[in-house]
Amino acid sequence: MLGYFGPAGTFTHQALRTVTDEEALAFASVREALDAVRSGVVDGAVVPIENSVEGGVSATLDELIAGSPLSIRREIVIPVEFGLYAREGTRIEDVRNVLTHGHAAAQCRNWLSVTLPEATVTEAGSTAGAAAEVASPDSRFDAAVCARVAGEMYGLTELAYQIEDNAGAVTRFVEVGPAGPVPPQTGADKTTIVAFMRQDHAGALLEILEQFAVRGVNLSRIESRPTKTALGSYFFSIDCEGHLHDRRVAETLQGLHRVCPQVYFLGSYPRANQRRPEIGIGFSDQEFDAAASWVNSLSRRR
Ligand SMILES: O=C(O)C(=O)C[C@]1(C(=O)O)C=C[C@@H](O)C=C1
Repeated sequence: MLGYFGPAGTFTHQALRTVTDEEALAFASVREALDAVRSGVVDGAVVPIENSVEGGVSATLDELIAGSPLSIRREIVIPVEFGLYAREGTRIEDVRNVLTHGHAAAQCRNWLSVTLPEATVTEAGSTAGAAAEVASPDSRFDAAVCARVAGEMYGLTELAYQIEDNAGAVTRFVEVGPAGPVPPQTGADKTTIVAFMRQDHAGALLEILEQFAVRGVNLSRIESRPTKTALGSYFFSIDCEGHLHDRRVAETLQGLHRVCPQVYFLGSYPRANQRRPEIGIGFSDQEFDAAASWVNSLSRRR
């Protein structure tokens, strides 16, 4: 069975529903969902990783490397639209206390400050959790910012819809399982890596980036996160185009292993948009093989 960042009605739940109708287990946080994968309570879990407006989901970036090895086996990208939902009878002009997930609040920041300048916005564990709380008759919160499905699921009234500041926003989710065999190449794959930076060393970030650049591997996301050990100590969470079984990606990993104190391979998996990378001249598997054979032939010379 799969787990997901819940409760029912989160965007994560919607993402999960695009890939399976089977019963799934809701967890109140990303950490609990990933812990359940690690302890074998569920076979895998869907969690949010990146939003086109707000960027990376820190809880996921950190938790992916915070225990026994995990592996991303699928990515799911869905559009995110938000509404304002309240108990029946509440008028929009009476809303003073709004509850929602931090990422949702950030995506509706301007709308909230213009439409409800007097309102206080409080962070909830999730958008659907906020809707469930607001649905309770004795809740001190007047309204939740959440998905329309969550508003409907918890019996709330829609006071406004499409309140996001950036139309067309999307969130990317990943299905994570225990580390295991890498799924086969599709030709349109992505690989997720975490690389720790060498400390107090000029050009440490450049050293990481050049491993990709000199092998023609395109990055689709790079984010720094503190290692939580000291000020100035960071790791980089990176998505790149290609699969572990592509020579250019495998050699990039070798290069990272040489220059970084710690590298995590978090999986190669099919890209949601099925886009194939452009492989520049000199970076195909055949060209890597031909180059390796040439070097080997030099050693065999008499
Ligand atoms: O709270 C939810 O509904 C979630 O699934 C989490 C989450 C996120 O972490 O970014 C997912 C999509 C939206 O961008 C807002 C919130």
